[in-house]
Amino acid sequence: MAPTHDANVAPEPGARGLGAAECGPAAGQAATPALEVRNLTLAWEDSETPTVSDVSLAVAPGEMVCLVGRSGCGKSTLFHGMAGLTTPVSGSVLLHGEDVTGRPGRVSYMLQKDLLLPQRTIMANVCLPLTLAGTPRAAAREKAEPLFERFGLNGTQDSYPSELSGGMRQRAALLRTYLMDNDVVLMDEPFSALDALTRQDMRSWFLSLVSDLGMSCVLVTHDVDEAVEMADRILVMGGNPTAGVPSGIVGEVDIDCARGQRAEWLLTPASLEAKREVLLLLG
Ligand SMILES: Nc1ncnc2c1ncn2[C@@H]1O[C@H](COP(=O)(O)OP(=O)(O)OP(=O)(O)O)[C@@H](O)[C@H]1O
Repeated sequence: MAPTHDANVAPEPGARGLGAAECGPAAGQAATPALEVRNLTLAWEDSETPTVSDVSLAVAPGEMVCLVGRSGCGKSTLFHGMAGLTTPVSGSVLLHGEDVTGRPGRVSYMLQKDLLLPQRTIMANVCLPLTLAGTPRAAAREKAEPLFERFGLNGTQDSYPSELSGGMRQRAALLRTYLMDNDVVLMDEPFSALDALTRQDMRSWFLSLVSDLGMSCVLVTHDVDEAVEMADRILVMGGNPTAGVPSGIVGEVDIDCARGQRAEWLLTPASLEAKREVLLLLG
């Protein structure tokens, strides 16, 4: 059986992190998690053993959780299950308390690749989920237009994806995700395809956006430094599904520093200690 860790108690909102502080209820009041996973076990059809076993976790409103784990341990598989793209062997997924297990389209899921359609303009791309869901085109554009500036995309409405930089395409993909009217977003290595400088800019921009909009996020990353820089809390996944050992959450590390003070904190021994804890959990 995979090692498991009980990460199913969302931290008290406001404990740390600008977004959590701004979006949470009064201190002491228990909040319904934005997203909750209860004892989720997932298996691919062609596999004899589950890839992910008995995972429980909770994300508080406005919280940024980073999920780290070795390649192949099942992070994307877990995201598939959380986004309702696969039906679990057992367990459930709750969005603001509502059971959304096996129901795609409720929890937004943004992949490493931006998946913008090359033959459509940026405006058409970001509006696509809305128009597919039946929103008239004009209404979708009206909803999207005011957000172009906040997403750093002003002037790109009529451009095509090939005319944009990698960072801009990722911002367009994020705007498309955000327009689905979901404040809970799963992001699978969203910055890994970008060059180092753009990646750094995107992290800062993304953190301020998340705080402004009160989004709750789970972000998969291979990069422990990225996790320490961005997360309110880091969950570490362990196991080896290819060797028949299902993965689970093996531990978590709290980042005890508000997002607004992160740049200075990263220069302190406390940040190195947080990184060391994550590396130890990764084994
Ligand atoms: N569509 C699929 N069908 C069958 N098996 C799959 C599928 N996707 C992933 N797997 C298997 O599930 C296991 C976990 O893969 P997964 O992609 O979830 O890991 P990961 O932690 O996200 O890896 P990485 O960090 O390299 O992206 C692997 O053994 C993989 O072969």
